[in-house]
Amino acid sequence: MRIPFTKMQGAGNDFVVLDETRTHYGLSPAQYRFLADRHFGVGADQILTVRPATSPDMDFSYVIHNADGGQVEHCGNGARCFMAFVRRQGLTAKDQVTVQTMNRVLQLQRQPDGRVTVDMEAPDFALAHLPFDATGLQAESSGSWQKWPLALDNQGLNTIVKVALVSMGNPHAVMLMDDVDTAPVLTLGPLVQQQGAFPRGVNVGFMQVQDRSHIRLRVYERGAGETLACGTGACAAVVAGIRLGLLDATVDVATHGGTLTIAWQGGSAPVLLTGPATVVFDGEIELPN
Ligand SMILES: N[C@@H](CCC[C@H](N)C(=O)O)C(=O)O
Repeated sequence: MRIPFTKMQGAGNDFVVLDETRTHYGLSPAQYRFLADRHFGVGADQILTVRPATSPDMDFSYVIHNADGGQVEHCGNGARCFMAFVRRQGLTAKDQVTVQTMNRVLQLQRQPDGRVTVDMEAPDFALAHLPFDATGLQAESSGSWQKWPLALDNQGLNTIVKVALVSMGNPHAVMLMDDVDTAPVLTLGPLVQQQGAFPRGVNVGFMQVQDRSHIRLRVYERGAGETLACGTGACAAVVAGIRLGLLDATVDVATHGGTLTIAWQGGSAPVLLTGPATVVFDGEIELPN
């Protein structure tokens, strides 16, 4: 099967975007993995699929697959690219679009400067929703929140890390670092991700607080490894920093791929994510069966 696609990126988090509003390709996990493969396919951290709305109050449905072929709940940088894609393809002329994800309803707003703001809904702190199994673990209170000590078996060495937990519709564990440049993202990231307390895995954020409105962030993503930026990861890190008493309500997040702006007024207020969304190229590719 030969399919058209668009390659996009948002702050360096890159995507293959598929239009299934008219044709449903019915791709298998192996075919999603092929599209994401940087040597044999197109190359991407995630595959985003635009599908028709499933109810009259939505404009579209939004389906996300990680590079490993697994379907996931949410992708913040992807949501901005989704907005830029549906306008560019002529699927809508609206500046504000409502999309249904696996577990959330997102409002996407195009800004006059071309950036996109995503209303990500409120963060969810229920451990069962992450999900996180706290059996046998004792939380430490810090600010208005808790940090969870996790024991990691690191090549026979028992390492303890402290993580703040938040769901943005997908699961995040956030650690504080003095310097993200030297943070052990590639060693600790997979260890935290595979920790038994996270039965469905987790995205692992490494946050350096510069001042009350600026952080630096690296994220080891579930199903994709370290990416140049993670939108939901940026939201989770800022929410964690605010709850820990370290950050103000609007924060610029510097990632290896660019800057994202996150705003959250606390409580049940939605988290707003603003950043770029860029088309790289269009193409067609023959998929293996
Ligand atoms: N890059 C994304 C997050 C994609 C999903 C994530 N890897 C997961 O498995 O939850 C973003 O910008 O939010």
